[in-house]
Amino acid sequence: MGSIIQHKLPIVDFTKENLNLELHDEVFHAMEELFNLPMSTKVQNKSNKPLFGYVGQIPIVPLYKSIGIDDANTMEGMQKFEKVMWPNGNDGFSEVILLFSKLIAELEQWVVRMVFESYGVEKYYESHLNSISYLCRVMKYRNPKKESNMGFVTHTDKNFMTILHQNQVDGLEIKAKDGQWFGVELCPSSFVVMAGDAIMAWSNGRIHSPHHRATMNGNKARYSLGQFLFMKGTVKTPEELVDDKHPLQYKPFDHLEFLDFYSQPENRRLGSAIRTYCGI
Ligand SMILES: O=C(O)CCC(=O)C(=O)O
Ligand SMILES: [Fe+2]
Repeated sequence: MGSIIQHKLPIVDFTKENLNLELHDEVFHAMEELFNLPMSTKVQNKSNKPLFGYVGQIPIVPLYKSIGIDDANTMEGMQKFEKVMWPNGNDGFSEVILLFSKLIAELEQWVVRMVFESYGVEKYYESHLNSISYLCRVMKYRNPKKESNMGFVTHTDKNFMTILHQNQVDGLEIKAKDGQWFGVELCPSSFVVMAGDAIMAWSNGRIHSPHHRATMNGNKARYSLGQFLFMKGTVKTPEELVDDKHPLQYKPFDHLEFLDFYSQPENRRLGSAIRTYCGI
């Protein structure tokens, strides 16, 4: 009888005292070997559609409600959102989200930089940084009343990288590379770093973008906050990550055009939208 591996997310400690070279190895191991670790000014896209317009198109699940804020890491982004939602202002909300979003952007940048350095492609980091854009999503899951406990259907993230935070109610489940599902248990100071389809393509398939979902199992509402990192422009696998052993798996693609592709109803149920869109 085969043994069942009980999966757990690796935890990487990002407190200041721990920011050293060894952390690179831990981050790299977690991103490549495992899947992820716990640890938006409108984008100038051709259709001029805000990012939340893309990732806000989530299959209707009765337990779930969310709102997306483009560029929540900037004062302008937050002010714009505040004006639409609360014409008389809501400084408290904007201050908290701005603070969260800025901090998370910093954490996301650390992780991405470590990944670039571990692959020896840090020369591309600066241009990567210049084409980043963020969407912050505030989510609420109510507890089910005699209905399915599915909070968020199984999916992979279509962006480059996601960072998630939650209240004290767990519910996120991730499918490991071996196909087993496992629940994520988060302590209050932890965040989940989730690889998206765009980093999977960028890394030539080395970093896996895992399927995940959210289920509601208790009787308390779950609140989560997600920050989604997108690229303005083309995502291209560095030539250093392509060789005889690792032939190119994905053609360069425009990230926002990929999101447009995915937003078409006929493409939403594809096994792997990124493979269909630009896989070789
Ligand atoms: O609420 C969560 O923990 C997960 C949400 C999620 O997967 C998403 O927004 O893409
Ligand atoms: Fe997700």
